[in-house]
Amino acid sequence: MAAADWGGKADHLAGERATAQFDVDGMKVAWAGSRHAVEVADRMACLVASDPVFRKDTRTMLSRKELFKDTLKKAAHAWKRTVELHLTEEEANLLRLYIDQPGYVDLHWVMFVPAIKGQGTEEQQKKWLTMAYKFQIIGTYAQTELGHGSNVQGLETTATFDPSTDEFIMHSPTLTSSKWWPGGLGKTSTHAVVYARLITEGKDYGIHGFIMQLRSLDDHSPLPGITIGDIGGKFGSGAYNSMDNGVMRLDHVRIPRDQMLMRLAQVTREGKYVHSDVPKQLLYGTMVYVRQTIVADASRALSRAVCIAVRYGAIRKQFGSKAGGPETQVLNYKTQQSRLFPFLASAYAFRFVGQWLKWLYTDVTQKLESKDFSTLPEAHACTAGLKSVTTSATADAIEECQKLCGGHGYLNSSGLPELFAVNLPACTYEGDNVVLLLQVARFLMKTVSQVASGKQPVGTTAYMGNIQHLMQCKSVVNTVEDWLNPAAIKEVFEARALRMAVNCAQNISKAPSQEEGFSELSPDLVEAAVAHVQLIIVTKFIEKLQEDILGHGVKEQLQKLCGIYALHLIHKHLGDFLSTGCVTARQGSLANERLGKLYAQVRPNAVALVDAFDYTDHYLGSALGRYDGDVYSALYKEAWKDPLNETVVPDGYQEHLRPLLKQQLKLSRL
Ligand SMILES: CC/C=C\C/C=C\C/C=C\C/C=C\CC/C=C/C(=O)SCCNC(=O)CCNC(=O)[C@H](O)C(C)(C)COP(=O)(O)OP(=O)(O)OC[C@H]1O[C@@H](n2cnc3c(N)ncnc32)[C@H](O)[C@@H]1OP(=O)(O)O
Ligand SMILES: Cc1cc2nc3c(=O)[nH]c(=O)nc-3n(C[C@H](O)[C@H](O)[C@H](O)COP(=O)(O)OP(=O)(O)OC[C@H]3O[C@@H](n4cnc5c(N)ncnc54)[C@H](O)[C@@H]3O)c2cc1C
Repeated sequence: MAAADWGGKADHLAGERATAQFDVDGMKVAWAGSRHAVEVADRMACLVASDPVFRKDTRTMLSRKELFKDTLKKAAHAWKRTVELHLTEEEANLLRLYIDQPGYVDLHWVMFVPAIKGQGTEEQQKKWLTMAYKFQIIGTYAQTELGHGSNVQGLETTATFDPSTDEFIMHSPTLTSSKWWPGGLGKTSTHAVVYARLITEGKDYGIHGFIMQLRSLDDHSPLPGITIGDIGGKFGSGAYNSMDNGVMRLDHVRIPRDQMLMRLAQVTREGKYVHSDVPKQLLYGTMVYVRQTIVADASRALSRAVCIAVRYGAIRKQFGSKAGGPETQVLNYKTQQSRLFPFLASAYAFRFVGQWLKWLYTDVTQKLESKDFSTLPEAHACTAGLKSVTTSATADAIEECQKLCGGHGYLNSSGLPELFAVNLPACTYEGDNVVLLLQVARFLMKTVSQVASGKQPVGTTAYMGNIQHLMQCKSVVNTVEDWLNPAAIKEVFEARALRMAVNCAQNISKAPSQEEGFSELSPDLVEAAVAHVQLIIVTKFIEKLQEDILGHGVKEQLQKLCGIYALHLIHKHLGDFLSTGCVTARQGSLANERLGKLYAQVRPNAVALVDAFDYTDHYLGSALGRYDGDVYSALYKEAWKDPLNETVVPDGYQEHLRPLLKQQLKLSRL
């Protein structure tokens, strides 16, 4: 289907496609998760690509105001199509995804609705979700403030209960308590879940969620006591500037008591605070949910960048043989392959771990519903860690893909600058990546101490139970071929992760206090957390290969990609593997040798492996990544769309350029 909006013109990449050694359709199913997923994604991608309202080829040339209005238009049109076509929730989500323009609807569906679902009582859900599902109200998630983002317990907005009127008084006591960043808050949202310190009977009970109406449903003006606006332009052209991230100050705004989200805790009519018998961490449940979705977003963003760089690399030629033969496709340079193919492998690795994380999240949610909270810490650690590792790797990789495409990669028409600018903040939002890795480290330190006291760890830390073996084992790898063995790969990743965690735990125990030790060791703890998360990704990729995978050659290609993913990490983090004694220098160089062979095996399949992502040209939005590889015509055509080319002689010539040139000419004649 990726050729759907291509129109069957000459395929400059046909030769590349002919060398593929596997069934691309089968790979599409492996990537998407099922035949059904391929089919529905195709339908929605085509729907978007064929609708002129969803055009985005001139997006980076729009002013902020034009871009924002365009986002409102697209969102309204998407909703109209959703209703007209009776789209299911799955279809509507995909429609939004392929429109590919951040906007208020993301916050409404991804945060506002889940926050009410997770933290509201049944009665509250019935009331608010009924309106939210029909878009009678538009909601956002207003947690972060000017002064605090990571430290949620440090938020300053207050919600003081007034028993005389049965209301909460919502207030921003300081400049730093201004809400700052919530998407859609600036200009669009009519409602928000606002996080504030609950104060009743003179006592501060900490952060809780409250539903607030912000704007009139008649004329959209802010309600009395609410000052609200956009926080200003953000990194890059187009990109995240379509989103109206907002600032909001509250001046003693009153809301009814029943607008406190009361599933986790309640305030009675008399003002008494009552906490339910659920862990208070469930307050952070919306973040766990969203972090899980962000892993899937990361794999998608990375795969888009890789698709662009691989297709372009197959078209772009530089330098010929000394004998005057044809020029070389840049993708054939070993340096390009060693920079690019690990990203190709990572895209698949992140995709599969994202599918597993979705399963884990669903499983934990079901357990929570039956009051089993035992798996919550692991769900938090997995979502935080995977969100962190996948988004950091993705942002770095998109930037590198720009360089892999040379000068043309720096053009907006390559699609890469916007892709980078939109995905870079994923390293920060939903939890700064370092802050989240420290949460993972905290979980690991607890697990190490439990193992030391004889408790058997489960789930993603089960390997730590094998401590006797993993602390002293030596890798059995002796030849290049030995690095094809998944068990050998898994063992070195387990040993590295465990030894790094145990080293940290031992060093912390030497510090005057646990807290001081944790702080002093935090750079090492972050590295130990990364090692643990990389082990999870490698393990889930290996487990994926044990499933039934249909299609000629599909499993073989995935085995190669799994090998590349794992071995490039060994190469990149060789210092960790050597210093913990998990591999020897010789084994490290054997891994690198194996990696080189895998790159050569993947090369004839590279274009087909990115075709399997099944992206339309519309979604990819790149002159360099076009399905037909007709790169140069596309670049040439795109250039003429720039507003600077609307006139032959530029605006400003008469005022600034002509007088300068004339003056210089006059001077030269003197
Ligand atoms: C079209 C758009 C283009 C592309 C993208 C498309 C779609 C993208 C989809 C979504 C994204 C869309 C838009 C982005 C919108 C962004 C929104 C936001 O950013 S909202 C704000 C998010 N804010 C954060 O994430 C803040 C980070 N900080 C925290 O989470 C916590 O404060 C922190 C965990 C760091 C510290 O908590 P705190 O209570 O102060 O400390 P402590 O460390 O003592 O923890 C106590 C206790 O609780 C456990 N815990 C912490 N968090 C959780 C959790 N979430 N779940 C379960 N448990 C948790 C912690 O481990 C500790 O436990 P123990 O005491 O050790 O047992
Ligand atoms: C595009 C975008 C959209 C957003 N959308 C929303 C939204 O819809 N709703 C919402 O509520 N919020 C939103 N946010 C806010 C976002 O959640 C916060 O920016 C994020 O949680 C990070 O917090 P911070 O900005 O306070 O960073 P800070 O915590 O101030 O981080 C600054 C630096 O300090 C470091 N640091 C902080 N604490 C520690 C520590 N304990 N140990 C070591 N290092 C530390 C960090 O690593 C970072 O390098 C959005 C942000 C962005 C960029």
